[in-house]
Amino acid sequence: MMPVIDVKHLTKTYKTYKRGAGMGQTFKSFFQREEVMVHAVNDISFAIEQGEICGILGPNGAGKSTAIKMLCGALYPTSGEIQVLGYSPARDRKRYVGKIGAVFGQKSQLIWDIPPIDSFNMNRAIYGIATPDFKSRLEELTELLDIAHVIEKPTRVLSLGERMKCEFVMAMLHQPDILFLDEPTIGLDVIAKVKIREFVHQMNKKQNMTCILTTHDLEDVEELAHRVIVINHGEKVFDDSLQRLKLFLGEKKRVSFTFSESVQGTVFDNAYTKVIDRPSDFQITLEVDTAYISISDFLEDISRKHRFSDISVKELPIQQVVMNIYENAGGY
Ligand SMILES: Nc1ncnc2c1ncn2[C@@H]1O[C@H](COP(=O)(O)OP(=O)(O)OP(=O)(O)O)[C@@H](O)[C@H]1O
Repeated sequence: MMPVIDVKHLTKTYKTYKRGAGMGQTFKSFFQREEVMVHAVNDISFAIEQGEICGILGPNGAGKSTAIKMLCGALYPTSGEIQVLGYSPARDRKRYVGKIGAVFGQKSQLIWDIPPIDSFNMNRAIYGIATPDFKSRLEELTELLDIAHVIEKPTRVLSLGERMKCEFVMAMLHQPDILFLDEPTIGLDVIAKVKIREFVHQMNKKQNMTCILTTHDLEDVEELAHRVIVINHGEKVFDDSLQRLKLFLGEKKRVSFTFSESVQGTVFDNAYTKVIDRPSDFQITLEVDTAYISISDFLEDISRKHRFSDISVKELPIQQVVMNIYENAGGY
């Protein structure tokens, strides 16, 4: 089977100019500008089959947005090749945009001062969607996302969660084959995140829609992606299944406690826990290997020894994930 997305040796280098600090340097830079090359994406290759949901992970500045912008056709690559559904995204942009949908968490496609329904109608005209198709599709999408009651209010009064759901409707009305998502759940509460993930799942199942997703949120990946590509400093450092990523991660979680009593002098390090941070005698953050002890047994163990007033359990931060992948690079 031909992949729907085929990327070969993709590279994007931005040219910027260095500016010195202070007035004198700024003045000087008017006449003598020092060029700086930023290798945002550096020789990345991958292929994606129809119906795959692929998460692109990486720390800040890794090159995720640059890669997804090139895949959407919004940026020309410096070198390398991209074929999506047989199109070259930037070159064939006019024909290509009808085949894809995009939701960028940091950038709205909706027009601020008018209700989403008017923006949806605009897309109906742009993509030439027949009115009956548009109506039934709109009904289906708004029902799935539970936003039928908000689409006639001006966009600017909507909550972030409501607006993001409308962004998804906007991106999906013309039934794209591929959906590109750049940080789609950023800033959303848990309920909105779950709803949006469910929605992507349903679209993927029902229409065999392919989805590429960049995120900092490991939960997005855990809930959605079959496959994960990790990039760091513009280079691909991991490309495999979510199961393999979990092997690299280990079964580790970060647990932070605020104790009701001082735990000064107590030793927390042992075979399955490592102290990550100890900002005061009352607070501690531990990394717990849940392959050795379940979170519930661990919490029971701690609560038997110390009283605590607050606790949070989190996945490892993405920087740590990337580091673990580097440390295990030989095994990959
Ligand atoms: N228009 C631009 N001109 C110059 N440099 C840029 C431009 N856009 C991005 N960069 C640089 O390219 C690198 C990759 O940026 P990019 O936005 O693709 O990263 P990212 O992985 O999406 O990061 P984040 O998670 O913080 O959004 C960064 O060093 C960034 O500063």
